[in-house]
Amino acid sequence: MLALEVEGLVKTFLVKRKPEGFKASVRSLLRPEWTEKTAVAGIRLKAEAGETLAFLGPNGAGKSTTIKMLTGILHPSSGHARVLGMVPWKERAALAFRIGAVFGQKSQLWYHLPPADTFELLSRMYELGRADYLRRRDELVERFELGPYMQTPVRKLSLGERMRCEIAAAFLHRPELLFLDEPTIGLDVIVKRRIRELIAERNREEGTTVFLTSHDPSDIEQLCRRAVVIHHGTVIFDAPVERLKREVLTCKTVRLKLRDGARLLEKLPGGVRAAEAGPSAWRLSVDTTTASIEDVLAAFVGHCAIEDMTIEDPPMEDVIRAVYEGKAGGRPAEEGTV
Ligand SMILES: Nc1ncnc2c1ncn2[C@@H]1O[C@H](COP(=O)(O)OP(=O)(O)OP(=O)(O)O)[C@@H](O)[C@H]1O
Repeated sequence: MLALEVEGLVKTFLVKRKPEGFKASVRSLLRPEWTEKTAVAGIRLKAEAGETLAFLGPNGAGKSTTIKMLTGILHPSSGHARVLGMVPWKERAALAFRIGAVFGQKSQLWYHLPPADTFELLSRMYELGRADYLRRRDELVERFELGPYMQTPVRKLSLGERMRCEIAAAFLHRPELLFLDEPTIGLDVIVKRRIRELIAERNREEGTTVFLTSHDPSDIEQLCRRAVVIHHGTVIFDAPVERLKREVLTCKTVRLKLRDGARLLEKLPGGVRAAEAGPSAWRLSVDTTTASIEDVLAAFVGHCAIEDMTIEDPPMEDVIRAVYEGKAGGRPAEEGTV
């Protein structure tokens, strides 16, 4: 069954042109000039129920605008979309009962209320039966470990605590499809991992379709099976995440802080390049197709004492640039998607 079916979706905005110079600015106050800005330029996409899909693109590529159209918040300028068989901008209220949305930059919880109260309100909005609601709430509180926070006003929760509550709240009415727009933004590594695990668990156990945008390659690697990359409002890559990993996410940055570190390593393992090499800190670029993180550690351990180490993925912008430059051979948009 298809959860999503999108064909030729376009969204243009009218934007006021800002002229230069004082006189021109005053004139534009009286007679503003408008230009058309294309945010989404004909997206074509299909997703099966139960898929975990990463929807990627550089800043301004049109991801959020697409999500807003698919959740019925925005009307498209042209094109078609069906979400769970419904046209989102025409059947927004009915669709709201069957989808969930989490926006990392915007809280869905009432800021001054404790999550327990928001959960209550949501249960009424989604018209959940009392016994069913209580069972579901308790299950989510247990799985998301929300017990200690349920009675604390949201404004007093840390970002990580709040995000766990946000995501649990989005699952309250058992949505068939969950849109997640940057759900791990600003969180530390441990909280990010926990959040990914919880979303993956709901996908596994309840078959929830996941549609995720993120600038964090680890979100995609650990949570999604399929990656769709858009650029300038159109799909330029659509393939399993495995392929993205094999062909694009092949470079890791390892930072090492050394305790004594007086001696410099003379020879690095093949596939490892020193981007920075100082007496107390090294930044290494590791090509994971030819070297492993263990190779890096083996080269340093016994040579100098390691005080701290971090491993980073390439920035999403680099991943997308590689896709754009044709390093990865995903299916082009015209050939279909699933
Ligand atoms: N209401 C609006 N009015 C005018 N232009 C808009 C509006 N909303 C979005 N845009 C423009 O449309 C383009 C796509 O924006 P969108 O927010 O969808 O990108 P995005 O891929 O989500 O970016 P980011 O990763 O930075 O969140 C951008 O150039 C943006 O400035």
